[in-house]
Amino acid sequence: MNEELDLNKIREKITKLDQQLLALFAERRSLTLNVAKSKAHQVRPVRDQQREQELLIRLIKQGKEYGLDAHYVTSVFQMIIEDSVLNQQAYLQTLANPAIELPTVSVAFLGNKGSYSYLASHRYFSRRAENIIECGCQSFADIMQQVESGHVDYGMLPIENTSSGSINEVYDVLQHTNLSIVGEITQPIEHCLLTAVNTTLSQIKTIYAHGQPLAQCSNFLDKQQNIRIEYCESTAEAMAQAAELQDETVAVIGSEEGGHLYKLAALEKSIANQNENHSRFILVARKPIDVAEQIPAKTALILATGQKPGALVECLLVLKNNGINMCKLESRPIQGRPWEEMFYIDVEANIKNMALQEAINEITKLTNFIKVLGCYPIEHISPTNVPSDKL
Ligand SMILES: O=C(O)C(=O)C[C@]1(C(=O)O)C=C[C@@H](O)C=C1
Repeated sequence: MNEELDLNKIREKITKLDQQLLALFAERRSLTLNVAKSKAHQVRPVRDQQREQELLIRLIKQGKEYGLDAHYVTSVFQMIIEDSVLNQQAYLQTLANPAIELPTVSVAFLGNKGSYSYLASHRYFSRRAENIIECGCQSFADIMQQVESGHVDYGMLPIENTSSGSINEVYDVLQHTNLSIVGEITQPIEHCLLTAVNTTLSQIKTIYAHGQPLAQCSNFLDKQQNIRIEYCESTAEAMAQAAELQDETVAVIGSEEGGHLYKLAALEKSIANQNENHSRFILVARKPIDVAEQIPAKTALILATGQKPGALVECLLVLKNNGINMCKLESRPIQGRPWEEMFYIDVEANIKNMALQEAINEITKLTNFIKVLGCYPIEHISPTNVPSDKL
């Protein structure tokens, strides 16, 4: 056979090239670590969007010379830059918080191996720690208790989802804790229908799932006939049940990645109501952290205004007048005080920022209760776009 068309030979060449690409990615990564060291020295922000745009425009032009599509080049390099920014941030955070013990961390999360919280914990610490001691929990209160008692270093909690909204139970546990929010991570949620054995959709009679995925896949579930839903405490519990039953009439809603840990395969993929389905998780610890000046930060506040009319508006005006951008506002009932609300406010500012300090002092005078829940690096890196005439 013509050597050029010999599949094994072609694959050998691809394998070799892929390895070279990996080596180049790693080399680029270590260079950006030096960039972070230089920026730590000069106190310059990690993100430089002008540089990113110049870099993307040049790469698109060079890519075209190799016959590579502009969108392909853009998305590959946006991912590379995201990795670079997150790595630089992680490095600067270790400088800002030398007392934090690494490389082994212990983390409590909802469910067991394979739950979305498990996947978020592993992703969050993949660039920060070498070893993770896992502590799967049955409830959010249990997670908080594991951290409060010192049994583990961190707790990972889902706080909101792009399709089902805020997770009220988590806001409620935050009302009664002394723990601080020290990080966040946004995890893509890709719900699949998973099964332990080879089967078809028409054979499925029971679906095991946690309440959140069920809400997020309601359109798909409404279309299925004669299916019984079994509510589970977590996605991991649901997957463990399906793995144990080995039954062709049983399926479970979970991620493909998590399902692999239980030897489950995807019967149907992308079954969520919204294609772009993401959950934001927060990380809690016993001590607050410092956020390096070079990194964009978020501060989470919790406050109660009493039942004075317009009291919340006054607090929000204080933020506006101090030039502080609010990125989230949530309210929850205060237990034992009917019709009174606790407000959760996220602002895009470092707690060390003078304007935010001033705003908190002013808001304190307007409220019955105010507490800083934590200040942490913004983990969401919005990609730099290229003007359409350059594509
Ligand atoms: O050149 C820099 O300043 C970097 O931090 C490196 C880099 C990159 O990975 O190319 C990453 C982040 C910046 O926004 C711009 C570029």
